[in-house]
Amino acid sequence: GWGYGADNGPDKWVENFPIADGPRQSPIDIVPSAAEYDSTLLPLSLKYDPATSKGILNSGHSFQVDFADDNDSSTLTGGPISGTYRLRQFHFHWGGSDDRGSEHTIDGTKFAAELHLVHWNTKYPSFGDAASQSDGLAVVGVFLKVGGANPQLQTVLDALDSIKSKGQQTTFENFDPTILLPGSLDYWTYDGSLTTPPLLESVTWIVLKESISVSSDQMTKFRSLLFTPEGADPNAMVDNYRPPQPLKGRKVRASFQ
Ligand SMILES: CC(C)NC[C@H](O)COc1ccc(S(N)(=O)=O)cc1
Ligand SMILES: [Zn+2]
Repeated sequence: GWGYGADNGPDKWVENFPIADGPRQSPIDIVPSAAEYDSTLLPLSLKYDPATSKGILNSGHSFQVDFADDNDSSTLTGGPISGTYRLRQFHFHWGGSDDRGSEHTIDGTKFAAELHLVHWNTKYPSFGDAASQSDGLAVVGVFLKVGGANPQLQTVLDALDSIKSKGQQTTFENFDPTILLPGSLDYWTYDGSLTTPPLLESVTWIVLKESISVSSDQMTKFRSLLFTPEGADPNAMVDNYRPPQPLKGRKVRASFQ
């Protein structure tokens, strides 16, 4: 199956997922000077109930914290979207060293990692359904910049020892992802896609301008995960990011001046 190696990585995905060369692929390089301030953009409203966090899973591509999405307890409203989107999961992308790892870049600058909070439009019956609709998903992206240690992140990283291999999962309850967000919710937004197969062009991207911190030691913790299942030859889970894709005429709007 697809992955991030030389034989199954981002340059090969188009063979099984031709949409990889589509008109609204993600991630992109964000050029702040080319983004247009849009005064009609609303502030982001993220309202998460910690009781909805369920478990943490090594998916074999990243690790994710899954949320109960059978009601409107954890939602995204406002921002560039209409209606209500429910939080489904959050996950990360990171590099084999601190100089790379994010999917979006800013003026070509890569960050050490990137957090994605994945939400789906409740006008559709389920995440799976929404994922195939042009306005089905909204993902909030947050850059992780190497600097001081991040205590809020540490609670997530402490759970990684129990999900080292692909397919392993454990409970992860009473976690409020709001604590992972930076002080400012200023953002850039554009129409894009999932950054992994099936690369569906169903995502309204909302990338925060302000990063959160992560220490180099904490980055080492991310890199202790494995792409491989227990018992297989171990392959470190690193460089699980897709590089920026062509903008193809899309506009990037800014919520701030
Ligand atoms: C098509 C549906 C049913 N399955 C999708 C699968 O769970 C993967 O979902 C996702 C969800 C989010 C992202 S990202 N990196 O763009 O935030 C990528 C894949
Ligand atoms: Zn992602």
